[in-house]
Amino acid sequence: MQISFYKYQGTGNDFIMIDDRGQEFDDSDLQLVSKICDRKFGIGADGLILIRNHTEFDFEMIYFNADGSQSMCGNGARCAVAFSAYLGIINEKTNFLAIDGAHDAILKDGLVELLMGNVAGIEVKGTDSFINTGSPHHIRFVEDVENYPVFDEGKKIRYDQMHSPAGTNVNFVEKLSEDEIFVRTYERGVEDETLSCGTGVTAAAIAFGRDQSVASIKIKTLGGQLSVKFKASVDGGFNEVWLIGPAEQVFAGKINL
Ligand SMILES: N[C@@H](CCC[C@H](N)C(=O)O)C(=O)O
Repeated sequence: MQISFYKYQGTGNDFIMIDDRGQEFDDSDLQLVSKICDRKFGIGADGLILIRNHTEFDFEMIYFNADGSQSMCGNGARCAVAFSAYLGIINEKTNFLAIDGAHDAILKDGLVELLMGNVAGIEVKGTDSFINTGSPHHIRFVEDVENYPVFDEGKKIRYDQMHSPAGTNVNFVEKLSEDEIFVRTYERGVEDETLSCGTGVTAAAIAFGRDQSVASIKIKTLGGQLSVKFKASVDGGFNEVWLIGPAEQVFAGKINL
Protein backbone atom coordinates (compact mmCIF):
# COMPACT_ATOMS: atom_id res chain seq x y z
CA MET A 1 0.00 0.00 0.00
CA GLN A 2 1.20 3.53 -0.77
CA ILE A 3 0.23 6.81 0.92
CA SER A 4 1.00 10.38 -0.18
CA PHE A 5 3.21 12.60 1.91
CA TYR A 6 4.37 16.19 1.75
CA LYS A 7 7.54 17.58 3.26
CA TYR A 8 7.44 21.01 4.95
CA GLN A 9 10.11 23.08 6.66
CA GLY A 10 9.71 25.95 9.10
CA THR A 11 13.06 27.72 9.56
CA GLY A 12 14.79 24.42 8.89
CA ASN A 13 12.76 22.32 11.37
CA ASP A 14 11.48 19.72 8.86
CA PHE A 15 8.34 17.61 8.96
CA ILE A 16 6.62 14.87 6.99
CA MET A 17 2.97 15.87 6.60
CA ILE A 18 0.21 13.35 5.93
CA ASP A 19 -3.38 14.21 5.08
CA ASP A 20 -4.96 11.57 7.32
CA ARG A 21 -8.56 12.74 7.22
CA GLY A 22 -9.42 9.17 6.18
CA GLN A 23 -7.63 7.87 9.34
CA GLU A 24 -5.66 5.27 7.39
CA PHE A 25 -2.34 5.84 9.19
CA ASP A 26 -1.82 3.58 12.21
CA ASP A 27 -0.85 6.16 14.86
CA SER A 28 0.06 3.40 17.34
CA ASP A 29 2.88 2.18 15.05
CA LEU A 30 5.71 4.28 16.52
CA GLN A 31 8.37 2.13 14.81
CA LEU A 32 6.86 3.11 11.48
CA VAL A 33 6.96 6.80 12.48
CA SER A 34 10.65 6.60 13.43
CA LYS A 35 11.50 4.59 10.28
CA ILE A 36 9.81 7.18 8.04
CA CYS A 37 11.66 10.00 9.87
CA ASP A 38 15.03 8.21 9.67
CA ARG A 39 17.43 10.20 7.46
CA LYS A 40 19.15 7.04 6.10
CA PHE A 41 16.41 4.38 5.98
CA GLY A 42 13.39 6.65 5.51
CA ILE A 43 12.41 10.05 4.12
CA GLY A 44 14.17 11.92 6.92
CA ALA A 45 12.62 14.58 9.16
CA ASP A 46 12.61 16.04 12.67
CA GLY A 47 8.98 14.94 13.03
CA LEU A 48 5.85 13.55 11.40
CA ILE A 49 2.42 15.22 11.45
CA LEU A 50 -1.00 13.77 10.71
CA ILE A 51 -3.83 16.15 9.80
CA ARG A 52 -7.16 14.71 10.93
CA ASN A 53 -10.77 15.86 10.98
CA HIS A 54 -12.26 17.02 14.28
CA THR A 55 -15.91 17.75 15.01
CA GLU A 56 -15.23 21.00 16.95
CA PHE A 57 -12.12 22.34 15.21
CA ASP A 58 -11.00 23.03 11.63
CA PHE A 59 -8.57 20.12 12.00
CA GLU A 60 -6.51 18.22 14.54
CA MET A 61 -2.71 18.09 14.38
CA ILE A 62 -1.19 14.83 15.64
CA TYR A 63 2.55 15.44 16.09
CA PHE A 64 5.32 12.86 16.56
CA ASN A 65 9.00 13.55 17.16
CA ALA A 66 11.40 11.57 14.93
CA ASP A 67 11.64 8.85 17.61
CA GLY A 68 7.83 8.43 17.80
CA SER A 69 7.34 10.34 21.07
CA GLN A 70 4.72 13.09 21.26
CA SER A 71 4.64 16.69 22.47
CA MET A 72 3.62 20.15 21.21
CA CYS A 73 5.60 21.44 18.24
CA GLY A 74 5.47 25.16 17.38
CA ASN A 75 7.22 25.01 14.01
CA GLY A 76 5.29 21.84 13.16
CA ALA A 77 2.03 23.60 14.00
CA ARG A 78 2.93 26.50 11.70
CA CYS A 79 3.66 23.97 8.94
CA ALA A 80 0.38 22.14 9.69
CA VAL A 81 -1.51 25.43 9.22
CA ALA A 82 0.22 26.05 5.87
CA PHE A 83 -0.49 22.43 4.80
CA SER A 84 -4.16 22.68 5.82
CA ALA A 85 -4.48 25.84 3.71
CA TYR A 86 -2.83 23.97 0.79
CA LEU A 87 -5.39 21.15 1.25
CA GLY A 88 -8.24 23.70 1.20
CA ILE A 89 -9.35 22.86 4.76
CA ILE A 90 -8.85 26.48 5.91
CA ASN A 91 -8.35 29.96 4.43
CA GLU A 92 -6.47 32.78 6.18
CA LYS A 93 -7.64 32.05 9.73
CA THR A 94 -8.04 28.85 11.69
CA ASN A 95 -8.79 27.36 15.07
CA PHE A 96 -7.30 23.88 15.39
CA LEU A 97 -6.51 21.31 18.06
CA ALA A 98 -3.04 20.14 19.11
CA ILE A 99 -1.83 17.97 22.00
CA ASP A 100 -1.70 20.98 24.36
CA GLY A 101 -5.15 22.31 23.44
CA ALA A 102 -6.77 24.75 20.99
CA HIS A 103 -4.77 27.22 18.89
CA ASP A 104 -5.66 30.13 16.62
CA ALA A 105 -3.48 30.90 13.62
CA ILE A 106 -3.41 33.45 10.84
CA LEU A 107 -1.74 33.22 7.43
CA LYS A 108 -0.51 36.73 6.61
CA ASP A 109 2.15 38.19 4.29
CA GLY A 110 3.53 34.72 3.54
CA LEU A 111 4.05 33.95 7.24
CA VAL A 112 2.13 31.83 9.73
CA GLU A 113 1.21 33.56 13.00
CA LEU A 114 0.47 30.96 15.68
CA LEU A 115 -1.17 31.70 19.02
CA MET A 116 0.61 29.54 21.58
CA GLY A 117 -0.94 28.40 24.86
CA ASN A 118 -0.70 30.69 27.89
CA VAL A 119 2.53 30.18 29.82
CA ALA A 120 2.12 29.60 33.57
CA GLY A 121 5.45 31.14 34.62
CA ILE A 122 9.20 30.78 34.75
CA GLU A 123 11.00 28.34 37.05
CA VAL A 124 14.44 29.64 37.93
CA LYS A 125 17.21 27.01 38.09
CA GLY A 126 20.35 28.77 39.32
CA THR A 127 21.41 31.01 36.42
CA ASP A 128 19.22 29.01 34.01
CA SER A 129 15.45 28.89 33.70
CA PHE A 130 12.76 26.38 32.77
CA ILE A 131 9.59 27.24 30.86
CA ASN A 132 6.82 25.05 29.48
CA THR A 133 5.43 26.42 26.21
CA GLY A 134 3.48 23.26 25.38
CA SER A 135 6.79 21.40 25.49
CA PRO A 136 9.40 21.65 28.26
CA HIS A 137 12.38 23.97 27.74
CA HIS A 138 15.55 24.54 29.74
CA ILE A 139 17.05 27.95 28.89
CA ARG A 140 20.71 28.92 29.32
CA PHE A 141 22.13 32.30 28.28
CA VAL A 142 25.64 32.01 26.81
CA GLU A 143 28.23 34.12 24.95
CA ASP A 144 29.08 33.33 21.30
CA VAL A 145 26.32 30.74 20.78
CA GLU A 146 27.52 30.14 17.21
CA ASN A 147 30.58 28.32 18.58
CA TYR A 148 28.87 26.76 21.63
CA PRO A 149 28.97 22.92 21.98
CA VAL A 150 25.16 22.62 21.73
CA PHE A 151 25.03 18.86 21.18
CA ASP A 152 27.29 17.86 24.09
CA GLU A 153 26.01 20.41 26.63
CA GLY A 154 22.40 20.01 25.47
CA LYS A 155 22.50 16.24 25.83
CA LYS A 156 23.89 16.52 29.38
CA ILE A 157 21.05 18.82 30.50
CA ARG A 158 18.40 16.87 28.56
CA TYR A 159 19.26 13.72 30.56
CA ASP A 160 20.04 15.48 33.86
CA GLN A 161 18.21 14.05 36.86
CA MET A 162 16.51 17.39 37.53
CA HIS A 163 14.41 16.84 34.38
CA SER A 164 13.83 13.12 34.91
CA PRO A 165 11.83 11.15 33.89
CA ALA A 166 10.29 13.22 31.06
CA GLY A 167 13.50 14.98 30.00
CA THR A 168 13.57 18.40 28.37
CA ASN A 169 14.56 20.35 25.30
CA VAL A 170 17.56 22.63 25.85
CA ASN A 171 18.01 26.11 24.40
CA PHE A 172 21.25 28.10 24.36
CA VAL A 173 20.59 31.80 23.94
CA GLU A 174 22.80 34.78 23.09
CA LYS A 175 21.60 38.38 23.37
CA LEU A 176 22.25 40.17 20.05
CA SER A 177 20.57 43.49 20.90
CA GLU A 178 17.80 44.87 23.15
CA ASP A 179 15.15 43.07 21.06
CA GLU A 180 16.99 40.23 19.31
CA ILE A 181 18.39 36.89 20.43
CA PHE A 182 20.16 33.99 18.68
CA VAL A 183 18.86 30.58 19.80
CA ARG A 184 20.24 27.07 19.21
CA THR A 185 18.29 24.07 20.50
CA TYR A 186 18.99 20.45 21.42
CA GLU A 187 15.64 18.69 20.90
CA ARG A 188 14.29 15.84 22.96
CA GLY A 189 12.79 13.17 20.69
CA VAL A 190 15.14 14.08 17.85
CA GLU A 191 18.10 13.65 20.21
CA ASP A 192 20.14 16.16 18.26
CA GLU A 193 20.39 19.84 17.56
CA THR A 194 17.71 20.97 15.13
CA LEU A 195 18.01 24.09 12.95
CA SER A 196 15.14 25.74 14.85
CA CYS A 197 12.52 24.92 17.50
CA GLY A 198 9.29 26.93 17.75
CA THR A 199 8.32 26.16 21.34
CA GLY A 200 12.03 26.61 22.20
CA VAL A 201 12.42 30.10 20.72
CA THR A 202 9.11 31.05 22.38
CA ALA A 203 10.48 29.97 25.77
CA ALA A 204 13.80 31.74 25.07
CA ALA A 205 12.01 34.98 24.08
CA ILE A 206 9.95 34.87 27.29
CA ALA A 207 13.06 34.28 29.41
CA PHE A 208 14.78 37.19 27.62
CA GLY A 209 11.85 39.65 27.75
CA ARG A 210 10.40 38.52 31.08
CA ASP A 211 10.56 42.02 32.64
CA GLN A 212 8.61 43.72 29.84
CA SER A 213 4.82 44.02 30.11
CA VAL A 214 4.48 43.79 26.31
CA ALA A 215 7.34 42.30 24.33
CA SER A 216 8.21 41.77 20.69
CA ILE A 217 11.42 39.78 20.24
CA LYS A 218 13.26 38.87 17.02
CA ILE A 219 14.93 35.46 16.98
CA LYS A 220 17.79 34.28 14.82
CA THR A 221 18.10 30.49 14.42
CA LEU A 222 20.43 28.42 12.25
CA GLY A 223 17.45 27.85 9.91
CA GLY A 224 16.14 31.42 9.65
CA GLN A 225 14.33 34.23 11.36
CA LEU A 226 11.31 33.99 13.71
CA SER A 227 9.59 36.47 16.00
CA VAL A 228 7.67 36.12 19.26
CA LYS A 229 5.25 38.55 20.87
CA PHE A 230 3.70 38.23 24.32
CA LYS A 231 2.13 40.05 27.24
CA ALA A 232 3.00 39.51 30.88
CA SER A 233 0.06 38.81 33.18
CA VAL A 234 -0.23 39.94 36.83
CA ASP A 235 0.07 36.36 38.16
CA GLY A 236 3.62 35.92 36.78
CA GLY A 237 2.45 34.13 33.64
CA PHE A 238 2.41 35.20 29.99
CA ASN A 239 -0.47 35.36 27.55
CA GLU A 240 -1.25 36.40 23.95
CA VAL A 241 1.95 34.56 23.05
CA TRP A 242 2.42 34.60 19.26
CA LEU A 243 5.06 32.67 17.30
CA ILE A 244 5.52 34.10 13.80
CA GLY A 245 7.55 32.82 10.86
CA PRO A 246 7.66 31.08 7.48
CA ALA A 247 6.45 27.57 6.61
CA GLU A 248 7.24 26.12 3.21
CA GLN A 249 6.27 23.01 1.23
CA VAL A 250 9.46 21.56 -0.25
CA PHE A 251 8.63 18.07 -1.50
CA ALA A 252 5.81 15.62 -2.25
CA GLY A 253 5.93 11.86 -2.71
CA LYS A 254 4.65 8.41 -1.80
CA ILE A 255 5.44 6.19 1.18
CA ASN A 256 5.43 2.40 0.72
CA LEU A 257 3.71 0.90 3.76
N1 LIG B 1 10.44 21.27 17.11
C1 LIG B 1 9.40 21.54 17.99
C2 LIG B 1 9.39 20.90 19.35
C3 LIG B 1 8.97 19.45 19.23
C4 LIG B 1 8.74 18.76 20.55
C5 LIG B 1 9.98 18.53 21.34
N2 LIG B 1 11.01 17.89 20.61
C6 LIG B 1 9.63 17.75 22.61
O1 LIG B 1 9.58 16.53 22.59
O2 LIG B 1 9.37 18.38 23.64
C7 LIG B 1 8.95 22.97 17.98
O3 LIG B 1 9.11 23.62 16.93
O4 LIG B 1 8.35 23.43 18.95
